[in-house]
Amino acid sequence: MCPFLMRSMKHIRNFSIIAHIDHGKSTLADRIIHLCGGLSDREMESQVLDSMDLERERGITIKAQTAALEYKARDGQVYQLNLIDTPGHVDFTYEVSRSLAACEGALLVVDASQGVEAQTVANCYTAIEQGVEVVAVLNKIDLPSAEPERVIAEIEDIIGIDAQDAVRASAKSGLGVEDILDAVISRIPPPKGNIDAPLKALIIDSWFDNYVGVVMLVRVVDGVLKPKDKILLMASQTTHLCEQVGVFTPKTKARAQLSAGDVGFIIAGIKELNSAKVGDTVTLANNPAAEPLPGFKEIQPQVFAGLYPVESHDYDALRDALEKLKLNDASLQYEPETSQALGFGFRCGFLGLLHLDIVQERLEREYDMDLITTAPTVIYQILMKDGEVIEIENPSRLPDLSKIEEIREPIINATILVPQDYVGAVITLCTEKRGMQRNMQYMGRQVMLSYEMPMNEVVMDFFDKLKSVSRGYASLDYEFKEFRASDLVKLDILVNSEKVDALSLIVHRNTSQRRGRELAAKMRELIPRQMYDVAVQAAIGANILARENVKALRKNVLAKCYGGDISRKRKLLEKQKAGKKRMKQVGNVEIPQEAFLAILKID
Ligand SMILES: Nc1nc2c(ncn2[C@@H]2O[C@H](COP(=O)(O)OP(=O)(O)OP(=O)(O)O)[C@@H](O)[C@H]2O)c(=O)[nH]1
Repeated sequence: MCPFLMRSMKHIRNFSIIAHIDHGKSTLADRIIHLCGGLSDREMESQVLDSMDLERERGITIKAQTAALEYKARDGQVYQLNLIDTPGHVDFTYEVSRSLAACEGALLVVDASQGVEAQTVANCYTAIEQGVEVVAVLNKIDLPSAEPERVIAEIEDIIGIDAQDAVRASAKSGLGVEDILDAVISRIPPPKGNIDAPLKALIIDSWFDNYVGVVMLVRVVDGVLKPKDKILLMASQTTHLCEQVGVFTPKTKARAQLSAGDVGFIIAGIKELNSAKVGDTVTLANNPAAEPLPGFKEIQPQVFAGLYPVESHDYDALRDALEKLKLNDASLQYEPETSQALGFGFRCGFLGLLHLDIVQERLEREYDMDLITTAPTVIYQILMKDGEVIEIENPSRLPDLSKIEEIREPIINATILVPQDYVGAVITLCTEKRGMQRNMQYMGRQVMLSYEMPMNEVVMDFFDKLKSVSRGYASLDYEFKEFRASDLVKLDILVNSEKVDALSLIVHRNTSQRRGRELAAKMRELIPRQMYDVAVQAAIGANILARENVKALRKNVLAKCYGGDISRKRKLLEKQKAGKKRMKQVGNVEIPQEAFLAILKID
């Protein structure tokens, strides 16, 4: 065994940063990279780890990335610190567990002015489950509102880990960042692994690069990998020639080899993201490992929506754009779908509402698509009278009721952390959303509520409402529990007596009357007046629940512009044209994008 490599493994630390959204994870990652000289001042853009434009704008981290850094510790020794970035939003919790599988330790960053929130708890539990050493960091200690003592007590009460030696820091000013790195070195163990054993490397992320093809981010567990080695991907059973290995600093830097304990990238001329799946094990073709590493379970989309081009001739362009997005986003699913109302489009599956938003925005921005998006929905399980069980992700596909034995909806376990003052309002909201309380625990200033809730109520607008009834203080984490039978009905919307399939919804019978009435009223507001009267009806089967009229337009838009102010006229016409972009002609009625999402706008 090579003594140099043995020694170097002792000097490696693989760690992630986990936090609730906005507690300062990216800012701290930047600080650490800066301190270790990964980038010069000039190269140091704000938040280098959030590489996508969109991420920077929204300030959230979507794709896990990594940086291999060199750090001279106070003991004078040089360590290699591999920082693996993780996303903080509830939609991407799963990616957190993937990143943690590559680490021996995690920094749990908690905003010292806010305290413990739902994803602090969820991410910390994920880390503990994976056997990762957790080092608590109290961030934003520079803020006058920071209350480190209270937050330490919260970490101990709510999460149940020892936080007396939590590092106090400010990612913004840089205060305490060296203390954090010293804690990484002294408290997180170096990787274990056998450099002489056959190669075993876990793919923790993979993405498609236009120039080099698929890039695999791996954690090498055993053995050594060099360029020109022939690699075998154990799950897909494909072999490839390793062209290049290296690390991100966060710039790409080629290396002569990757060995046990390292986190780095492999490029092997792979063209299909599908053959380099996250969770697969990379080994050597001529000296393969006996068994693959335990992988990850494949992630299933939870939220579905139809995406349709406004102009039907853009269908092919939309398919190409989805194909390209999918190259870098394995969790995005789509399949062609036709709607009587909207024509040809795609049914897409997402991890959650934020994921949907991001995909939609990227399609519009990066691929210049004009889209109509239907209201998000969940998967329903249908038990047919003949005993067959089918799953539908589009309410309009619900089979004939006379053939259905029961409809089952997905139920989630929701954990909400909220300051005491807002508990009442949050409980009222959860009850309204058909939640069943399972637990309620007072923990210092905060209350932890556990609810079982139908997921379709949560995908509607729960998150926004939760934030508004708690003035932004409540935080939410949830996971799928089971499918459960419920008294559900399909609510249809008819426009001029024609059922518009893209507007159908599945709702609980108890709320169906009210929702039908409110939805029809909302549609009346949203559908612009046309040349003739438009009737909007809400119905369950043949039973009409509500009817609203959009009165015919009498005036023309230019009528207001008396006189000859041509620029004003042009402005009005342009405004009208822009408004038109996101309209879909359904029969002889023009329906705007907002009307397809009207269900999200009613109380
Ligand atoms: N005052 C102060 N502000 C900070 C500190 N660290 C981060 N912030 C600010 O807090 C906000 C959120 O920081 P981010 O680093 O983007 O948070 P994050 O946890 O990475 O958020 P996501 O990437 O969305 O998960 C930003 O406006 C930062 O400037 C700090 O130590 N002190």
